[in-house]
Amino acid sequence: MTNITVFGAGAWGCALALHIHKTGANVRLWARNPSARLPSGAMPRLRDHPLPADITVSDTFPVTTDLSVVVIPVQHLASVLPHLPQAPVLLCCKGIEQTTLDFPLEILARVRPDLKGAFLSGPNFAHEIAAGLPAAAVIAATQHETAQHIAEPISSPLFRLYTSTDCTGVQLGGAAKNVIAIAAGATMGAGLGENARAALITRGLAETGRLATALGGQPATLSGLAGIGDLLLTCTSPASRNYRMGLALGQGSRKEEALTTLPGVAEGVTTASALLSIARRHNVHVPITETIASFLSGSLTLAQAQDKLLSRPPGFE
Ligand SMILES: NC(=O)c1ccc[n+]([C@@H]2O[C@H](COP(=O)([O-])OP(=O)(O)OC[C@H]3O[C@@H](n4cnc5c(N)ncnc54)[C@H](O)[C@@H]3O)[C@@H](O)[C@H]2O)c1
Ligand SMILES: O=P(O)(O)OC[C@H](O)CO
Repeated sequence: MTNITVFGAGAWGCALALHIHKTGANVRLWARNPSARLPSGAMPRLRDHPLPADITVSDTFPVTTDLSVVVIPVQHLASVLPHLPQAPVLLCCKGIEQTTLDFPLEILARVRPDLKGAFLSGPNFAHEIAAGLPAAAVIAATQHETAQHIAEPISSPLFRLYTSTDCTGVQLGGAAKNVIAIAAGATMGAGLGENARAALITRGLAETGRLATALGGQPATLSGLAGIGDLLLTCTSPASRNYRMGLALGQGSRKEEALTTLPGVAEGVTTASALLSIARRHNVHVPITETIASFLSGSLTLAQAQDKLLSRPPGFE
């Protein structure tokens, strides 16, 4: 039997542990604080799916495993990686490290160059995966064999795992969709309507495509699960923490206030400024990301953010 350890017992870590357990693997769950996982109020629908008794939950790092599935928010990823055993790693967090502007696979290469890594992304709400509802995602690795090797034991007819070698495009898609979801939520919260949100999602995809090209990724990846797939899900559903964050801001809440009512992490809040820095470094124009980063930092009000986007001259599509 394959031994798989899931590191991180938040919403996504618990859902992945449940799914992987159903594939027949022997699952261990590493939790920073085993008694405090899924704090009250977090993901109520996930609470309907308790972990089976044979999933061991512990705060002790295992010495061996066949696969490490790492589900720690991006800003804390580097602090957990040094403790991983020698085994391939599947990174499942979506964002960019603020201090270094590294994507998850770059963080792994920096902190644990001895470990093979892959990255999981796609339109996946934790509570639906926990409920065993059908879904699909993509696993990206530099070597296709690595992506296939990691996908094989955790893929199932209900969680279809496609593979890719475009690590840049898949990681960028996963990071950028959270920023665009904050913008989409703010658009709806401010009462600007569904036409405006659809335009914003489309132009958000366009700026992410420009950035993907500049970073050496493939724009076609953004037509896939990690691009438009995740944008569609995250920018249209109040089940998304990033969308809900935007919704609250659009309705006039302050950032700190909105953050305290969220059930879990909204990676887009820290990703916005990091994504903007990367875009500036590569001379790529990203008006939506720039506006959201300024809005989140407090240098633009909601009305100014709206004016800034609406006053841009429409160009050739
Ligand atoms: N929830 C989803 O539906 C979903 C789906 C796909 C991807 N993701 C991604 O997965 C990642 C985790 O999201 P989540 O929903 O599980 O978040 P969450 O807020 O529910 O849980 C985060 C977990 O990380 C742990 N953690 C935080 N700081 C830590 C540290 N310094 N050391 C060790 N552990 C720490 C917390 O204790 C908690 O268990 C994010 O990058 C998110 O974008 C989430
Ligand atoms: O709740 P969010 O906004 O972090 O989104 C969760 C997943 O990334 C959706 O694919």
